[in-house]
Amino acid sequence: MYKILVINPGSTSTRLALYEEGIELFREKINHPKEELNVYKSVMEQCPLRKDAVINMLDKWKVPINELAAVAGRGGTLRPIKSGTYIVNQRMIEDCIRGVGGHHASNLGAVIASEIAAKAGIPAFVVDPPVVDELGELARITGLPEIKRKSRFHALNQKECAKAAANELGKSYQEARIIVVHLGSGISIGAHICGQVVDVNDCYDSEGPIMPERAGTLPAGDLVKMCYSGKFTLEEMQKKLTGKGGVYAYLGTSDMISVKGKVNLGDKAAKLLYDAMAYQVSKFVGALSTVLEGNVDCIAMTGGLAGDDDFIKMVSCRVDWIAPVKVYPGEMEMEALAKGVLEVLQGAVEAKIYCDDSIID
Ligand SMILES: Nc1ncnc2c1ncn2[C@@H]1O[C@H](COP(=O)(O)OP(=O)(O)O)[C@@H](O)[C@H]1O
Ligand SMILES: CCCC(=O)OP(=O)(O)O
Repeated sequence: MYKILVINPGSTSTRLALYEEGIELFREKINHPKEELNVYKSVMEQCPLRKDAVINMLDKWKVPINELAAVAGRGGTLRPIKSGTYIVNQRMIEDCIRGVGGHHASNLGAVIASEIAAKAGIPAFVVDPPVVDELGELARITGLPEIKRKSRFHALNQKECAKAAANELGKSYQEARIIVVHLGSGISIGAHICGQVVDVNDCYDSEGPIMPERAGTLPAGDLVKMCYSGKFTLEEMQKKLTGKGGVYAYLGTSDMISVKGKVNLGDKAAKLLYDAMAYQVSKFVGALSTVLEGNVDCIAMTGGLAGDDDFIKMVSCRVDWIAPVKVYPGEMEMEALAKGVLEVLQGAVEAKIYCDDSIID
């Protein structure tokens, strides 16, 4: 009986779960308010805080680490790689710590998983990290040869959600054509064609619609002028794009539940932003419908904000002429992580190695 501990550090929370042979025994979400995290200069400095939270939770669940068969971590913003389950190795840890693909909270997933696994003498894995790269050749091109588009998105949840949607449609993921919209702290919108995410906005480095804590795509000329205005450092500009951009920059919060509360109380600024976000999400879905040449089986909406029926209605009204809309509020990341690792432990799938051969140039 394989017991798998799943660790999923997000921008504002650490989600934990324990699975035995695919059955979820425990699940808990530890929230980290912005004030608690803002005292750390970098994401990696949050490691002891989040690791202690994991150890305390195992104590609360009364699960000794020697009962575990493996630890699964969500992570991280590594170098671009193919989809799959990867064993956490030293190179991966170093890339997470250095933040080669950005300093996202998911980098802590691989690091904490490996520290706990090392203590128990068991392996640690990551599954479909946010740098899964299946972009088509055309999707990589920008108008400047020095800049190539990147694939950084909610790969784990997007794929699990697309599989669930395909299943409902009576198709396999490998034969389905689906647009997945992940509505979280970051918003990613991906075109899934026959099991490959051939185009998606790089939601980490602020490509896409306005997001709860990221700016999304900006007019490039004005952005360049702002960078050279002398008013901001590189770090300040980066924070403006990712972390303190989007809804946070306007309203001082990235919590869409509280934004919705303001909208309901008649706050005009909150309403404008809320409507603009729905408008822009719809626009990106429309753009991806052309990538699928109009042949779209369904549009699947997921993530925390997919729990807001009014928001979903606003987007659906604009996009349901493209294909039927299916809604999967929250995330399926915990079960996807456990499933990916169980397949490896049972010998059904071989774990991939993070190395030069698996990294996509
Ligand atoms: N039921 C809900 N209704 C509206 N917004 C929600 C709901 N649940 C979560 N959110 C919002 O979704 C965002 C977080 O997305 P989520 O996918 O839960 O986490 P993260 O991307 O941080 O891992 C926050 O802005 C949160 O306020
Ligand atoms: C790095 C891409 C994945 C992402 O943005 O996740 P969150 O929305 O959880 O921050």
